[in-house]
Amino acid sequence: MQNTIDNNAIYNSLLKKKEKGIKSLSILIDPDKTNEKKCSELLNFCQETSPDFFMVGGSLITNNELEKIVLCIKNHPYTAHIPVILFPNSYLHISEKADGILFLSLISGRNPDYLIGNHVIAAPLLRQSKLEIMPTGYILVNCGNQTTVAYISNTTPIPYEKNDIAVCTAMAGEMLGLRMIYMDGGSGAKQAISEEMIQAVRQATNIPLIVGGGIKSVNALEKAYLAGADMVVVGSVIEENPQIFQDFCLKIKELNKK
Ligand SMILES: CC(C)=CCC/C(C)=C/CC/C(C)=C/CC/C(C)=C/COP(=O)(O)OP(=O)(O)O
Ligand SMILES: O=P(O)(O)OC[C@@H](O)CO
Ligand SMILES: [Mg+2]
Repeated sequence: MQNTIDNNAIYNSLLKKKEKGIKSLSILIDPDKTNEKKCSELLNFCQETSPDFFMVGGSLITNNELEKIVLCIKNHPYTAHIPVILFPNSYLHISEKADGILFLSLISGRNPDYLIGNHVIAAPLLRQSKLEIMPTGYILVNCGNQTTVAYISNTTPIPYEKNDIAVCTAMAGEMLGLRMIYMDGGSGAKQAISEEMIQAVRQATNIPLIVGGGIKSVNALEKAYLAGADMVVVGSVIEENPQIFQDFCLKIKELNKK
């Protein structure tokens, strides 16, 4: 069957949550930073409490493990029910075993390959897949260090304090018909995106807002939600300290109860 982009289950669930002010947590697993054994050890933490989504991807994937990691999540008894969303660096990183894909257009940059080029190549493959396609305006923000994603995409992230550039970029993304905005400091960012910038983008747009990069503590996670993020993505800190996984999951449950 051809993908008609009518499969909007994940996106519709995000819209419903947004209406009710319910926040989501997404754990990013980079296939370059793990293996099946490490991944399933991490997933064992999900017995008691789990994130809302898993994202799988990396700026530079140097192995062939992407699909194995997706299957590891899908075949694990504690996580089989959790949607897996691909976070692709290019048209090369597509797996039909996932549930959805962030169809990212890197709108903070001016590199045509990341604005439309990869998309043209991926479109026919995605049309034949059952993946939910989630058109997303991807905005990189300079959070103090050059990140792999900025280097690989050969784009200049928005300066940390230039909230108005972030606002206008997000507004343009929404007007172009993109369905979500993802503001990313980049994996391993020195600091998280400022609350002021998140608030400003939140106020200027109506579509779900994803925030990630440099969220290393429960406190930083809470700040991003309170500033207006609908979904927060956490990656590196969990690679370094898998124990913290549960603290993040518990924090979001607590915030959603309020
Ligand atoms: C639509 C399709 C098929 C592809 C989109 C292609 C685009 C626009 C990609 C955006 C640029 C890019 C390279 C995104 C990758 C972002 C990502 C998965 C980051 C995860 O973190 P890493 O940058 O790998 O962190 P480490 O440096 O810690 O490994
Ligand atoms: O690895 P961290 O810094 O948590 O960032 C997650 C994600 O937003 C990176 O693209
Ligand atoms: Mg990586």
